[in-house]
Amino acid sequence: MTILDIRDLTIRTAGGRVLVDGLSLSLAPGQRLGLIGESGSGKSLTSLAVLGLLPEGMAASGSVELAGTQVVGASERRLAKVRGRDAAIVFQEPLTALDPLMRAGRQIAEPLRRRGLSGTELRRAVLAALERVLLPEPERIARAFPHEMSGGQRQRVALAMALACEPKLLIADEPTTALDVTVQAELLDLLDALVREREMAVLFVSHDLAVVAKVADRVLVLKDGRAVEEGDVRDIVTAPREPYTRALVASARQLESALDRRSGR
Ligand SMILES: Nc1ncnc2c1ncn2[C@@H]1O[C@H](COP(=O)(O)OP(=O)(O)OP(=O)(O)O)[C@@H](O)[C@H]1O
Repeated sequence: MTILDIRDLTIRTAGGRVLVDGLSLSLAPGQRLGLIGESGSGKSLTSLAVLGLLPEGMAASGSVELAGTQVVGASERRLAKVRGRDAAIVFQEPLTALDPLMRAGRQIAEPLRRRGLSGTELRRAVLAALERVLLPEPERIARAFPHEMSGGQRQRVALAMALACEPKLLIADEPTTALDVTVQAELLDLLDALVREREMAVLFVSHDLAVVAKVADRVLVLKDGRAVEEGDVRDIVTAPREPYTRALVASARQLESALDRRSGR
């Protein structure tokens, strides 16, 4: 069974410039795929295309099948059914997903309400969602506005929102890049535990191989909108075949050894 099956996905601007070129990938329940590549390689556009969220004027062709629904060319009505239930997304900047003028609790309640929860049941489900992402004082956080929380807390709230409807696929687009290193490590551990518990499939987008290696089992390397290499995360890290992947691995190693040297001082 596959949750996500992308065949020959091509994304073009209105002017005809090809930004993602003939990409294919698939994900089964519980599988975690890291999508890696430098800035501008097409990672974010690919993840947005999975939910039919491409920016105005951009067109996708090929096939994106999400839990049996063809996303390419689907109507907004159809896409609304798929979003949240079949796949949910967490962005690099939690404020992209959070409404600055709405308390956290109400934002988490929104997708749950659409699923038919109300009253006490809804309130309980909101607090449970906040507890699940290990936020201390869930009642206080539920009443807080986004600006009253730290970056790490905001990202946990965004994660709680994404997981509220128990999606089959979680798309995480650089979810920890904006956080400091300690908070980043905590969030990656949390993500790991939550998706493991639910056998959720994960598409993890990052430019950082070290981060991807913590979360993903497989890696697909994108360069200029094309897949240049795909494989088991260990194989890619220990024996990259393509020159571009070798360069990514080498720069990750350089960073690691530089940090080791610093901590050894
Ligand atoms: N709204 C847009 N209009 C025009 N071009 C865009 C738009 N969004 C992205 N692009 C272009 O599409 C290409 C791929 O962008 P994308 O955001 O998918 O890259 P990325 O690999 O996710 O990079 P980053 O890590 O910087 O987010 C880039 O050349 C980018 O300039």
